[in-house]
Amino acid sequence: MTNPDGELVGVDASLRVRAVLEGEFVNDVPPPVRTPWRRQAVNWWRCSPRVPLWAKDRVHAVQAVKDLVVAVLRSPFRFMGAVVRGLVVAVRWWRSWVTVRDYREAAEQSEKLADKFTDIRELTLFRWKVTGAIVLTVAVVVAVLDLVYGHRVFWIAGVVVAVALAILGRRKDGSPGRKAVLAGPRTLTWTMDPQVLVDAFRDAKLIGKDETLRLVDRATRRGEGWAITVDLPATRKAADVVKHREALASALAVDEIQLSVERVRGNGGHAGRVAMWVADEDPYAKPPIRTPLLGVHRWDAWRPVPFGTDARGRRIDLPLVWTSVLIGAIPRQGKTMAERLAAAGLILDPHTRLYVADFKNGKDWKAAEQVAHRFMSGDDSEHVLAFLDWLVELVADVQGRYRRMQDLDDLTCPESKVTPDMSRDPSLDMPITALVVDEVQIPLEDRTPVEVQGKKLTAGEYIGELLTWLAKKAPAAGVILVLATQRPDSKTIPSSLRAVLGSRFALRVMDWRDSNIILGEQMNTRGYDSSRLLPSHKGVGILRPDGETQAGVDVLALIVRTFYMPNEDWREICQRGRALREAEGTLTGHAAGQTAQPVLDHASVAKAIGKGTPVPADTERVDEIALPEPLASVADYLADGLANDDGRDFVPTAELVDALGVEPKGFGLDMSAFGCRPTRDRVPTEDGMKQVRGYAIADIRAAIERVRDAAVIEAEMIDDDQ
Ligand SMILES: Nc1ncnc2c1ncn2[C@@H]1O[C@H](COP(=O)(O)OP(=O)(O)OP(=O)(O)O)[C@@H](O)[C@H]1O
Repeated sequence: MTNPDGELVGVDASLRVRAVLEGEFVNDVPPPVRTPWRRQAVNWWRCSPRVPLWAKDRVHAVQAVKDLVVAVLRSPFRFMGAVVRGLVVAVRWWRSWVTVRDYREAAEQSEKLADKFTDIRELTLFRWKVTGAIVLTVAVVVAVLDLVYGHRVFWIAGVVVAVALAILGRRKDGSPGRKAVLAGPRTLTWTMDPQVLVDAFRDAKLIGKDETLRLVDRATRRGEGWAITVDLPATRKAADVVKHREALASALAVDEIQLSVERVRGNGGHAGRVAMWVADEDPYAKPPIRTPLLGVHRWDAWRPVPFGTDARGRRIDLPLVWTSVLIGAIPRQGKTMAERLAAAGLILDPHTRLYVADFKNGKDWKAAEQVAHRFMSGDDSEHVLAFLDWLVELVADVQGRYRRMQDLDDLTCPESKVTPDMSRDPSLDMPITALVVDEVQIPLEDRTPVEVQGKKLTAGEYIGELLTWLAKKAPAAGVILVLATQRPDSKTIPSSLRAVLGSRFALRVMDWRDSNIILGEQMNTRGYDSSRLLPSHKGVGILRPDGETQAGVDVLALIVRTFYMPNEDWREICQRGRALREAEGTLTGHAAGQTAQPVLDHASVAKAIGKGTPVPADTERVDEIALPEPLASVADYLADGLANDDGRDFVPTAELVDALGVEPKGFGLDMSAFGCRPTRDRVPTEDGMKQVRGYAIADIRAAIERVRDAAVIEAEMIDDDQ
């Protein structure tokens, strides 16, 4: 209901709205909302550079209180120090006054000391007298006051003199006093005195003589060390400080392993803002930490896997899905441990399929046999060729996945990438699949000849090409490569393969070149060189992650100490992985006891990676190579004996000469030319056992192999020349 003015009546006044007259302009934009003054004040308080940091947040407030307590506790000692310094300064001043040093020096300089000697002596005498008179007067006055007012006069006089001396002897820029030749330890003095930090930056040539730093965040206790954030002078770059970390560590008198320097990026940072953290002691000298995976029942392969801790003790997780990992180091530095950590997270996800190839042929990977879809341990040619088949199988699998993704709707598969739901859907058959290879240099260096599209190449070369293709194409389809190598040189790991391996972890290597091969070009010039890590720091390496870690999304690389996972923990994790797979019904392949080998479509795989059908140089193919005489006739005659180890290991020369119808002397010379020298052995005859001359079957077999290998290599060289 409205009154004649158009206002609502009988309604709460707060809800009353004035009626809108016809043709009246109505502004739809709501009136600006006024921020309450209280919030304004809080915002101002938080953002104002005038309000000290300790009044803004708890961490800094706690640190300020700690600093205050320390300052109060140290104050008596500092006061005493200042008094002693003041006394020294006062005595020095008095000595120079009483000996008229300035006058004497001026006379000396103008070579008129002899003329002025009498004046100087008189003045000295006079000043001694003045000194004596003052001392006497002061003594008399104090004695009289003492008689009148009691002993407190002594105390008051003492305190006044001490305060005066302390003021005189206080530390300040340009304060008088000698500088110690051997100054005390520099370590941590910078936390109390920012000037020491500025000097360290100057000494390390990170800032100029006339430049200074600006404190962003005062020194605060973080973990087991001190953290501080500073701004460099304009035009100086934080990246240079990261690069010259070692010089700064020297200037701060700490081992460089104790000093962590990061550029602060993003909103709160800029190109000249540096966050430093200095550990109290070597952060890697402590006992290693066991992997947190032991405490979990299962893991999700899509979550980054707990990998290790950085110097500050922050846990660093390694993202694995959609990337590939290369781990490199010289022997016994913790490569296998690091690789097993990455694999452990995947093992604890029952929807993950694992291919484990252990070319180290040790027991480190044995436990993975119970969960792996494919597993092998060995370093012979047969293992390398079987590995080649795995790669062909994986390439075909990846191709199949991409083909099937084309038919999926956008809801299930929004991009040409496997999603968590897709990877867990058994009907799609696209589980996260990890190919874990230890000592990958062994298959990559293998020289077993294979033929691909009519072209002969070594198994190692073909494996390199297949791995490169997989590293490029497979991660998005959910197939991950985790490769570890003991020989990170450019010949072993082709640069085309390295270029597509997203995450790198370099434990200690011999020199910066090897470090760059693992971490990437120029990484040593950016301050990341794993050859500088200490041999005693097992499991410590430089991680260059592909994706975000706890250290931040923009961190290029960081030093990480991997978690410790001895064999017993590893076995425990593999057993859990098996139990999980059994429960989910995802146990397949080798682990499930299925021995069926994959049906390989070599032709289409070779076509996909730009090659033809690979044909392993098996016995049949090698047999096709024509042997020279008389080796060919010997091989024909001994055909069965050579192929099968049927118990005969010696053939008499007389038997061969008879059977082949050759001249004995010439036959002996020809066989020697192939490296087959006659020996003596006992053979059964009609007259019993008799010692005769002849050839060991093993020697003949070796000679045939040598000739065939030489023929294959020659063919390769001709191919290469073409
Ligand atoms: N994070 C770690 N903390 C403490 N010790 C570790 C760590 N990682 C590895 N180690 C120790 O380092 C040694 C070598 O480890 P590992 O076998 O993993 O090295 P590797 O580089 O694979 O050796 P190889 O080249 O012989 O295969 C082992 O004795 C292991 O206990």
